[in-house]
Amino acid sequence: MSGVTFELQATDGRARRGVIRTARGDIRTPAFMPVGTAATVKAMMPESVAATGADILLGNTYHLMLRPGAERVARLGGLHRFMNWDKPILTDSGGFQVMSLAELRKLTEKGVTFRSHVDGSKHELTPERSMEIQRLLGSDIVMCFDECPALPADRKRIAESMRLSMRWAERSKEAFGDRPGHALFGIQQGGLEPDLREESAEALRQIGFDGYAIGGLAVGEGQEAMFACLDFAPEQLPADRPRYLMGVGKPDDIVGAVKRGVDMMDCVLPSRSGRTGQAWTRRGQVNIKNARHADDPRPLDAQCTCPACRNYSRAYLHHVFRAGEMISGMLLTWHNLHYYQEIMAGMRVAISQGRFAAWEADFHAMRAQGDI
Ligand SMILES: Nc1nc2c(CCNCC3CCCCC3)c3[nH]c(NCCc4ccccc4)nc3cc2c(=O)[nH]1
Ligand SMILES: [Zn+2]
Repeated sequence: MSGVTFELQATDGRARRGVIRTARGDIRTPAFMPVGTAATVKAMMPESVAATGADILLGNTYHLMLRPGAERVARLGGLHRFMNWDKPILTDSGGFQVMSLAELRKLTEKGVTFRSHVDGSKHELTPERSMEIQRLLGSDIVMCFDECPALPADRKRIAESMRLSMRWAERSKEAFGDRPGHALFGIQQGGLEPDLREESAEALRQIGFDGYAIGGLAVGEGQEAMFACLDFAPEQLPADRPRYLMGVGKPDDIVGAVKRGVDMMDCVLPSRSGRTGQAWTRRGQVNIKNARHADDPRPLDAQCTCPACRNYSRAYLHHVFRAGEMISGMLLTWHNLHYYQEIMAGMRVAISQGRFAAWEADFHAMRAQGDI
């Protein structure tokens, strides 16, 4: 840990509670990290994101290199200053976004060339350039430049892709250099194959990182296959470092991942679905645009303490969504992010009290009640 430390505080079964200490502040784990794609968590002021309980948010190498440009963000004082967020920021390395967003991609041993989905301009991402961009942004936790194979893929393709990512991890570490107070995380690949994931974990351990991500999941394999992989992958990674599961997920995915030893997660779901009227609550999902809410004076969730639930009725939320008012996305995003942080806080306390199993049972029982 180059000035960034991870303190394991409690375990309950395979679930862990801890804290990652960085120069810009502590991250309580298990942690959920809201996504701030283009230097903003969409529909949220930074103060509101902090009010939900988030200790860290995600920035995005791919989007910010295209617009406004990494060098420009650096000239303006870095991403924290630029977006008025002074807590930790983790940035993904851009590889995953290039493969899912850019056009005309060309993948070689050196890296990836592609055309911007913004204006069609040509760009190249390599391990070296990704490290430079994340340094220019001022990221506190930097991700290795990796390749995440699209599924379904045969074992040979998954093995070749994983080995490329391990060579890129070596180059990423070399290019990252020594940045006190900043961390570099490696990313495990290997699809759903225990032996390939073990090979990847061993390669990353040899190189040595401040934290280890579980990549290559939440790419269409489904919850059952993901959990089956999480039944072995976290323990393949060093126990004394944070384990970050990338791109996950729905509330029950998150609980199942923490149960299996994951410490950190990120997902666009709570913010993206909030903007479409999809609310995640302790009793399950509510689509506020459904006509049945038009006259409902009750709050979205009477037990929730977020501004949307404290100050507004379902009828109001239904109205502003149907009318396309900006406040609609703001309120539901705030609720969803607040609810996600409430789940994380609940699990942190439960793990410390040795009652994770009871907390998990309660979590699932509440969702089965229906009629929300
Ligand atoms: N390097 C890297 N990143 C991955 C990501 C991006 C994580 N979020 C970054 C974040 C940065 C800022 C902009 C947004 C993204 C993944 N996301 C998912 N599933 C998402 C599945 C999903 C879930 C809900 C909605 C859409 C897609 N699997 C992932 C695997 C990898 C991986 O192996 N390597
Ligand atoms: Zn709420």
